[in-house]
Amino acid sequence: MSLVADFQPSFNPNTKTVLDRNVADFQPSFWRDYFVQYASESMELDQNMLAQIEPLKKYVRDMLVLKTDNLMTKVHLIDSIFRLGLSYHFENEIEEVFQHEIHNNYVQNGEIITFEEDDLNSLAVLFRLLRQQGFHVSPNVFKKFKDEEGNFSERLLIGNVEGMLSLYEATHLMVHGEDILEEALSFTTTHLESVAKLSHSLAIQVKRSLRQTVHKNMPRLEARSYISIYEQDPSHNENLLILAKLDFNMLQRLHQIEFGNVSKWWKDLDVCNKLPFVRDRIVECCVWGLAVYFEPQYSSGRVLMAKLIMIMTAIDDAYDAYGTIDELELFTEAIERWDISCLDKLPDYMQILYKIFFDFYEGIEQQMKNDGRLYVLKYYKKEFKKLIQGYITEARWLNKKYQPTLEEYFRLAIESGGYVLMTTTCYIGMGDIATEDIFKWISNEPKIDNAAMVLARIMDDIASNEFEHERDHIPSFLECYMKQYNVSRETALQEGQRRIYDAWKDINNECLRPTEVPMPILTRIINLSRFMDVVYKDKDNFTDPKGEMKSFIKAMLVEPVPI
Ligand SMILES: CC(C)=CCC/C(C)=C/CC/C(C)=C/COP(=O)(O)OP(=O)(O)O
Repeated sequence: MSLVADFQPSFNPNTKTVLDRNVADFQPSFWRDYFVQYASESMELDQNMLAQIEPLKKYVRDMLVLKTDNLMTKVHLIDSIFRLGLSYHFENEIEEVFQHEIHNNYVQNGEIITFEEDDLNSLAVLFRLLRQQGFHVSPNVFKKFKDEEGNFSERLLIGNVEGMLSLYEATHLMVHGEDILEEALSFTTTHLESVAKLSHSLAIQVKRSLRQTVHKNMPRLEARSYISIYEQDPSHNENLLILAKLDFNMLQRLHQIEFGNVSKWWKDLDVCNKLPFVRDRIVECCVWGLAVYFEPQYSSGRVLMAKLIMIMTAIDDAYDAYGTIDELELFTEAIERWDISCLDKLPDYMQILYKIFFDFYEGIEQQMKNDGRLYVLKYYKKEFKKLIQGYITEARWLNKKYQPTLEEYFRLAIESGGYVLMTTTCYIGMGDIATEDIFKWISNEPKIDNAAMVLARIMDDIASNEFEHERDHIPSFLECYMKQYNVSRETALQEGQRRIYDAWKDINNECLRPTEVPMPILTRIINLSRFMDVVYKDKDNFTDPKGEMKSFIKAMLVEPVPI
């Protein structure tokens, strides 16, 4: 069903008629106004829950600071704290343990030492946590699990599913040139795939990991699924488990209200009726924001991100499909001028879009005035203009049926992907921790953001390639690669997957100490890539409202964890 049939705006007589337009047949929203019910509720965290949570937090903090002879127990405790989504409560204590206990005891000149027992599970968890905390430890420690021929030893590993699983998880923190981790990934994948066909509880965990690794998972989804795994572990700590459940539900309540407020903003704008060519994905945009930061202190950042992504999506749909080239040139000019008086020169439907874009900007401006951070505005404007320049170049290419080279395609993809705009906005939502130096840094397109962009671009191109073939669209990565190297689609796909894999290595590398900027700043970029890994792995689950995204939203936003 085409959505355009319902749309009857008044057009300038010299523009194309509705029937001439290149439209995408997007499905309606699955969630419609579901979250609006939460819009009027108080944003205050539930006092009753907070009162239950505080003593449990103290209990966990005491465990963390307690000096122990069995440091490995603490390593596993910290792993559980991370996976249960609780580490944001204990950042200082965890850093302290890493610096003064774990690193001092286990690492010398970058090598993991004093690890006498061949406990692969513990070793791999330790390695993953050290890497995740930014310590550049060598993976050579895994050599002891190889045989005389230099291959991973089937004799030592096959029966040790837990160890193989932890090793598999650890390999996802690899950086370039780590052959031993490449071999470990290949070995563990092969053997775990056989285990996944079985039905015991560890096999279920294996299946889950093969589908979604810890490192690349969205933090809220990881917490939700690990709470169930942890609960079934007979050695679990009951207080830690209760804390995780209460904390998850308390934050879920806050997230529901934010989703409600953003959904209400969208409903009041009435875009679905006024601009039916736009993908109505406001709830999915909220998930994107939630993926970037879930902690309570970033509540306004999440709202900002969700609205920005919805605005980017709406404008993308105009440039990719609905707008005629002349209208798009006008819109581009209006964005360049950044002036509400440009409205009169735009066709009616673009006036609606421009007004939404402009009101959103004015909201940021007002907030930044209040916060004394007006300097962020020039970065925001610059990146928004760059995005629109990227969109119009794509539209011109499409209009002229221009076939870009792979290099031209990537140069443009960095602009039209809007990653610097997304990260800039995400830092606006972080408050004072994002100083002007951070905005300068991100506007210079650091390697980590470029890697995240390449990853997102290729994943999106692969995921949405078939859908985009149903209408005119500029050539994607796959088409550019096939044409430039005269290769099959299969070869281009493999190359795309290789580049995504390499982009993760770049991202991991940029998070090793000493980092260019503080870790909370880098975490947002990793989280954007995690969103891509979860949502775009097999297909575009952002655009498809009934795919896996539906179950992610249910798990994170609809169903509380049973206490
Ligand atoms: C590439 C990517 C996921 C960028 C993230 C930046 C971002 C949040 C953009 C919002 C609009 C959006 C979902 C574009 C992808 O749409 P599409 O699938 O129609 O892709 P296209 O129009 O760029 O080809």
